[in-house]
Amino acid sequence: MSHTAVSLPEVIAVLPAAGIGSRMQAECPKQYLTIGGKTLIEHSIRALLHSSNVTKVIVALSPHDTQFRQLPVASDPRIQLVTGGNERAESVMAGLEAAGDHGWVLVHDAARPCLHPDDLTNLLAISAISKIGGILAAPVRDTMKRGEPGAHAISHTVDRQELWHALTPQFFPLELLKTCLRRALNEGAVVTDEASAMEYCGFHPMLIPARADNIKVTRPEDLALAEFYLTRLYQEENA
Ligand SMILES: Nc1ccn([C@@H]2O[C@H](COP(=O)(O)OP(=O)(O)OP(=O)(O)O)[C@@H](O)[C@H]2O)c(=O)n1
Ligand SMILES: C[C@](O)(CO)[C@H](O)COP(=O)(O)O
Repeated sequence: MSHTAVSLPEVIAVLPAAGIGSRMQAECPKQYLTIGGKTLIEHSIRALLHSSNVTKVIVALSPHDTQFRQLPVASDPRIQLVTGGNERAESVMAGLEAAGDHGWVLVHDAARPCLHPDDLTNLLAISAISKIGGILAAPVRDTMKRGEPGAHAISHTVDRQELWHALTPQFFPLELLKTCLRRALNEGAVVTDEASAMEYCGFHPMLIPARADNIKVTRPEDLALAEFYLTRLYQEENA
């Protein structure tokens, strides 16, 4: 998407960071693992605040979190803290409830440190053309198989033509997202990302094609990959 002539809005961001990272099997919640001397959460916050359009980041922390307040970024006046919930969607809801009166909100996982500034710019630009919002997403590359329930065998090949990986940030009008997420949570819908809540309420958010290197650090092997991508990103910025 070309955004040369589009003026980007001032926005706030919510950063869900209250998870325990069970799949990472680390000694601490994965957002506090370090790459290049900085925690993943610091890299993720930096990626957002790198854009002058992002004026505030509301960080949802576990009630048991002892680490965030010890980080240098905790004293940045653009950071606001809230207590997250048992599920990611509840943590996001806590952030949205604390957000006050704003037009649009970005929601970005603390565990996605490799967000490229061009992708963020492309996403922010949709506020000029959409009233619903959208998400960064990467087209599925591999041949996709549906397994037989309960068996390690293929049921059939799934058409990958219109299949996408949902990434973050996801970007929506604040009040609309709040309404949809609240309804989805109240009605027990499965909401693994913000777009699911919007879909639950009948909306069709935009898919903004984005870089596949915006990975979510989820399993142990992802950390080395994130280190590689982050190093490349910082080299690009300093070139
Ligand atoms: N109750 C929760 C659960 C998750 N998250 C956040 O949501 C993001 C994406 O979730 P995921 O990768 O699933 O993180 P975890 O829940 O920590 O990981 P796992 O599922 O392996 O335990 C992470 O930044 C995580 O901290 C959150 O704010 N509140
Ligand atoms: C929001 C998300 O990062 C989109 O890919 C993801 O859905 C959250 O984590 P999970 O791995 O689905 O639990």
